[in-house]
Amino acid sequence: MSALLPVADAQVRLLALAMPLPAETLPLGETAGRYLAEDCTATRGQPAADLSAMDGYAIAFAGMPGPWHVTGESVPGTLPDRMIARGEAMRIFTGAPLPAGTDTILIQEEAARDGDTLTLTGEGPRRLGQHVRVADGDFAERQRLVARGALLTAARIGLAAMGGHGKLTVGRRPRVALISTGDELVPPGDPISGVQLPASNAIMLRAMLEPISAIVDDHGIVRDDFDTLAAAFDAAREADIIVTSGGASVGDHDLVRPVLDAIGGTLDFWKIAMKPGKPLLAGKLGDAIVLGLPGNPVSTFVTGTLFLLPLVRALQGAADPLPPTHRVKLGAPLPACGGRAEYLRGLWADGEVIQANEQDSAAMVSLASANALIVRSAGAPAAEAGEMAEIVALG
Ligand SMILES: Nc1nc2c(c(=O)[nH]1)N[C@H]1C(S)=C(S)[C@@H](COP(=O)(O)OP(=O)(O)OC[C@H]3O[C@@H](n4cnc5c(N)ncnc54)[C@H](O)[C@@H]3O)O[C@H]1N2
Ligand code: MOO
Repeated sequence: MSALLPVADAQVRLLALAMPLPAETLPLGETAGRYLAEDCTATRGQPAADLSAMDGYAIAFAGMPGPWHVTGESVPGTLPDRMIARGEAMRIFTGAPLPAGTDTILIQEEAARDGDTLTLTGEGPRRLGQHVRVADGDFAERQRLVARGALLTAARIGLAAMGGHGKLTVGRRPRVALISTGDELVPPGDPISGVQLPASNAIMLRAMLEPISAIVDDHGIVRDDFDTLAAAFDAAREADIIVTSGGASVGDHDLVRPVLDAIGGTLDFWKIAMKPGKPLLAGKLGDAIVLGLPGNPVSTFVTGTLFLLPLVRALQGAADPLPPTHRVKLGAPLPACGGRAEYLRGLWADGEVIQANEQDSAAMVSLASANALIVRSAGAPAAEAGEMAEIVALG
């Protein structure tokens, strides 16, 4: 048997196939979940001037404890047109610019006003600059706000808007073609008889891929027939990634590898030291990256999480395409790990993780209730409850 490739090596090799796709410039409102193709730099400073953080009166701290003569008012969006002299204060509202001659805000709850005369009633500001948001205090013009390769989260999109942007340049959405192989498969929900099986992998993969911006094209179920699978590959050639499920192993009906070879594709690697997911293969067909996922649904899910989703992110220009891992405490012991790294379905709550009772590669009930994969390195010794373990959180 040929040596199995360690997971991390296989991930490196797969991501090495992924040249980021061309970038596109989109209105800010369409960029959620995309990856920045170039640094986003502030075209303005924020705040643009010293602004009040409270409703009250702009004063010079040196004039404490007053009283003051109130002259004019400052509202958000307009620079006050007058200076404040000694002994004067200006009425001011949250977000409004401080007039020249002032440096501190006296909040209105701590002051009393009688006509134009303002007196201190409470403690008042304790320091110069209190309740003032200073110019450029959040960020300065030309400051980098979001780095190239970063995921555009809601907060980062808000920041880009604040930085003066109405559009951002992001990596294009990868087109992913899905091919399900297997004579036993029936489309989900269709009438089914005997030992036929609902084809659950493609619909599951779509649900994994669309939230990370992939454009999914499901090419349906392909019989375990050489020419039919070759034709399906051919029809999917325009995709950025062609994903097959099933037919990746060594059985007589496992045709993905021989078909890929026969139609001029190249194989980069096959068989990974992992459980589930051993028969995973990767290669190229023209410009498309081919990822052959094992047919067992849990194997499809786990290899999808560790290989397909990172590939989709990498094609979009993600700086960190791999799923993040966390270290958490084991709530129960784990047996020693064999020669393949294991990805155990885990139940993670209150800072502790335990493995699900059922770990068979075809068992979907335990996958559906798992919220983590517990990562066990090949050859790891048995672990006690209370030891730390690495997990991949599942969304
Ligand atoms: N002699 C060996 N047999 C197997 C090996 C091996 O090394 N030597 N590897 C096993 C491992 S590990 C896995 S994983 C499976 C995966 O094999 P394939 O990728 O060739 O998958 P299939 O044989 O086509 O299907 C496996 C299983 O999954 C069901 N399936 C297939 N497609 C779907 C789908 N779209 N939706 C739901 N379920 C699907 C299929 O009916 C089979 O039950 O091979 C082992 N065998
Ligand atoms: O390694 Mo296979 O993916 O167990 O079922």
